[in-house]
Amino acid sequence: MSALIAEIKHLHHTFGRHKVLEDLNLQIPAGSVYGILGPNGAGKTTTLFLLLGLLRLQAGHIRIFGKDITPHRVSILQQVGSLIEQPSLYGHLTGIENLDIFRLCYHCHKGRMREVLQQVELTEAAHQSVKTYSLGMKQRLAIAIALLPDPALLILDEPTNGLDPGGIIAMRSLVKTLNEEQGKTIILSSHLLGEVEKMATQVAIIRKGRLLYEGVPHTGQQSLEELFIQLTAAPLL
Ligand SMILES: Nc1ncnc2c1ncn2[C@@H]1O[C@H](COP(=O)(O)OP(=O)(O)OP(=O)(O)O)[C@@H](O)[C@H]1O
Repeated sequence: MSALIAEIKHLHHTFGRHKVLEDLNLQIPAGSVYGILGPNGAGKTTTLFLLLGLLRLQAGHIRIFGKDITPHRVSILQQVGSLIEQPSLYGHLTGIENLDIFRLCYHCHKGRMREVLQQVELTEAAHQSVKTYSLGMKQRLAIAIALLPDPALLILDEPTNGLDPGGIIAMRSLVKTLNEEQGKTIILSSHLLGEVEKMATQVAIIRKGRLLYEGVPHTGQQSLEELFIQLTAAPLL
């Protein structure tokens, strides 16, 4: 079995009386593109928030880079980049000016901005005001910011959400390049089964906070869409 970059064990989470995660177990191999799939309200974003320490752990264990997240949150999260919900960017500033603000926070050298702009293919638009960017360009700039400290792990919540077909293709190609050429492990959630099938090396299908499937996206006999429909339509035991 390949080494795990992150591991979730017996995770439970409730909002008030609403049970959102119930004994969720996930094993995320190092070097994978790991897609978390599930119907609306399945608990995907809650899982990503818990991985990022944005919600307090109520029950269960999360290990990232082999360390328990609770006592090691700060040192772990320094090596984790994320794109959660809409990117928060300064619209009146250019792409490179946005990067410069975060570069100072992350204590990166100036040359790093050129490297990340190249990685997300925004070099040509670097001096353009961000308010003129398409949503796809804004998402890619937000990923460039997340890449500044050269994280080993990237967590992306619905990175293709709201993108047009060109934006989706650019995001898919970016995820693949970051994984295959830069060696990043990427955990992403999505509703676009066809996209996840093309990008992911491993998937987890969850429903009502429970794991229904974890493994490769194609089983040989079934497409991911067929597997997803079969699992999510069946009554929960
Ligand atoms: N802060 C919160 N307070 C109360 N309930 C919440 C909160 N955040 C999420 N929930 C509820 O928890 C459940 C799981 O939400 P979550 O956002 O994790 O699901 P999801 O799988 O990401 O869904 P979607 O695909 O619709 O984004 C939903 O029923 C949601 O309404």
